[in-house]
Amino acid sequence: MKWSELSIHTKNEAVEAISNILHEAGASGVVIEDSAEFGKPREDQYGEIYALNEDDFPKDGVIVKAYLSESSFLNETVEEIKVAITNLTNFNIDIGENSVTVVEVNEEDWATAWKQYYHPVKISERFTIVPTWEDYTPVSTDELIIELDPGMAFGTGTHPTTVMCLQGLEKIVKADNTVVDVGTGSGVLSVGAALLGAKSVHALDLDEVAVRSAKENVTLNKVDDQVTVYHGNLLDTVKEPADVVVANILADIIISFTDDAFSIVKPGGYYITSGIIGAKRDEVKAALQASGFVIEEVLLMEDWVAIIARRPL
Ligand SMILES: C[S@@+](CC[C@H](N)C(=O)[O-])C[C@H]1O[C@@H](n2cnc3c(N)ncnc32)[C@H](O)[C@@H]1O
Repeated sequence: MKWSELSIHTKNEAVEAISNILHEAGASGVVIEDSAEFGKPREDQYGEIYALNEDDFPKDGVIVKAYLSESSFLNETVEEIKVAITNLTNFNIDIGENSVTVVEVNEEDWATAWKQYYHPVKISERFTIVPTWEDYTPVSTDELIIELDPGMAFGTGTHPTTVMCLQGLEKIVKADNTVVDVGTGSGVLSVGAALLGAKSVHALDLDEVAVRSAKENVTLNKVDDQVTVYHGNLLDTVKEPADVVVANILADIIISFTDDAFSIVKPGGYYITSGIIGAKRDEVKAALQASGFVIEEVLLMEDWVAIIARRPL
């Protein structure tokens, strides 16, 4: 899978706010290169590797780098990030020259450097996402913990589109349900559905890296008996009717297969779609309705939309 490295040249005082913006935009990690850091003595008791070459540091200010999966919502996300950073000036934050560049990188180039920035996060009434390398003690007996190592697949669980899907699943999935997760990425939604009691979950993705990552996360969460992960294009390989179908993919892709989704969802069952930017909401709603779905609820988070639709009985 290809990744895009987003580099923002800014000032020290804007680093925290920009890092937040990048995390909220779904970046798997943020790396900070501060000109003031060059030449400082380093503590390396944990075996960290530091760049020693002056060329690896900006000449002035700070460069904040983030890594975004190219199969996610790259163009929309980069535009949103640029707007959010420019808006920081409304709060009198000096964002410096604010140049933003995007380059394609390979998986190996950034490996797991981002892991130190990814911590347990409660994302709904019941779900908490816990990175595998963190210790976490549940705060209530009702809490459902999704342990996750997304590796290179999309789905740290914290992107607004993922959060809304998990909230939708939490409302809908009943014990003994059959669920299909189209574009499973790290497998986060399938693991969530299984923890809610779904009897059988079909997790599929077009990307082999995602299939591998989802399999690992399914095993990590001990839901192998419920979840089957496989390589597949949209609903082409799914033949069994499902109580719930969930698809967190781009709006245009969702629009392209609403008829297939309708034929897979059982009468009275649900279709949760996400990955929809605000401007595409009505187009997706219209496509769902044209296929026969009834819109039950529209969820909003930042500029993202998720739609919960139902196939009438
Ligand atoms: C935005 S990610 C969602 C990941 C995860 N379900 C989540 O909610 O965090 C979209 C996923 O859809 C996959 N995908 C894109 N086109 C697809 C297709 N035609 N068939 C199956 N999966 C696809 C991508 O590889 C990616 O893993």
